[in-house]
Amino acid sequence: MSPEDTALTVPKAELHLHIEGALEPELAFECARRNGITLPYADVADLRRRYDFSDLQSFLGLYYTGMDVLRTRQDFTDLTDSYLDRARKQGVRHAEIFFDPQAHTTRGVALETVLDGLEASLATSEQRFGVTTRLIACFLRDHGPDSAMATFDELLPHAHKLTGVGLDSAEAGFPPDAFAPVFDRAREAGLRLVAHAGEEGPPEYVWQALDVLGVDRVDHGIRAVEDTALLRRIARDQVPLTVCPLSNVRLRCVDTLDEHCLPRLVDTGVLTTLNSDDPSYFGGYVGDNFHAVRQELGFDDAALREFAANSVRASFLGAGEQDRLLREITG
Ligand code: HPA
Ligand SMILES: [Zn+2]
Repeated sequence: MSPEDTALTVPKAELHLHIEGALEPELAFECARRNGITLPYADVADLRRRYDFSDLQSFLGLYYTGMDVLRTRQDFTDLTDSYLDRARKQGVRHAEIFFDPQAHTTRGVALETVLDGLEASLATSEQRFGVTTRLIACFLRDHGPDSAMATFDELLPHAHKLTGVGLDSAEAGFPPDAFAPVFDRAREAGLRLVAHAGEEGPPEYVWQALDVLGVDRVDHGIRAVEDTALLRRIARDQVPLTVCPLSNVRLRCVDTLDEHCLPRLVDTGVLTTLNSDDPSYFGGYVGDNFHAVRQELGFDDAALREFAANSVRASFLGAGEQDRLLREITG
């Protein structure tokens, strides 16, 4: 990819990014060293070699082990700085960043440490990187609805630092509807709502995210193509999908990128965005995802600009900020 490549240069928003999934092996080893932790990997190359996943669960094992090195405020600040620097180099101008509070509080890291560390980076992100940001706290669905509710109680005093809540981690066997009470409380607190659904889980989970949780966006949502009525509904209501093509290949939700349902989503009129998910683990940041769909699926530069425009339209930015970015995209 040349530095002038539209895949990298087109201004874009990233709407599906787990900050813990932006932990590069080099920083993981650096955090381990300064926190006196021994990682169960010989070195950076050894860790990278393990990035060979058979499904979502096999990835989540490494993802939760890796993030165990994040202990201090500084670790979270460095992690966020590292993401913003790389994202900016791939054209990201606005990022709505997921974090997993329970993945840290359950191993003894205080919520305040996580939030203070993230905030220290985000507070000056616009000046340093030219990237505006929002934060979305995700509940781990495999920890169940009671744990999500207790986490929401902990988050509530910090609600002004958040734009929304989401739902992630192991999907199959953990349907969204169990989380309706905590999503209702988040809505009452003025927060926006998103949920992973239809990554590995069935179309029924996407229906539940829409009809029971009342989400503003669906994260992944690719299995909606298995249900024509669902696809029509998503297109009709212009519910944005935050699609993560390289992630879908790495977690074997699709065999190869050229078999990805992205063209079908676009042809059906779905408001589709492109995102990196866990860029350190899945072989690329968001510009790499733009590049890959052009290479493997034949989307041209005009289509890439439309994905970028969709990312702005699907963001939680206000109308004025959206218009400013949209004008930059259309030139
Ligand atoms: O791709 C994902 N799916 C579900 N949960 C996650 N948490 C980090 N990445 C993912
Ligand atoms: Zn995700």
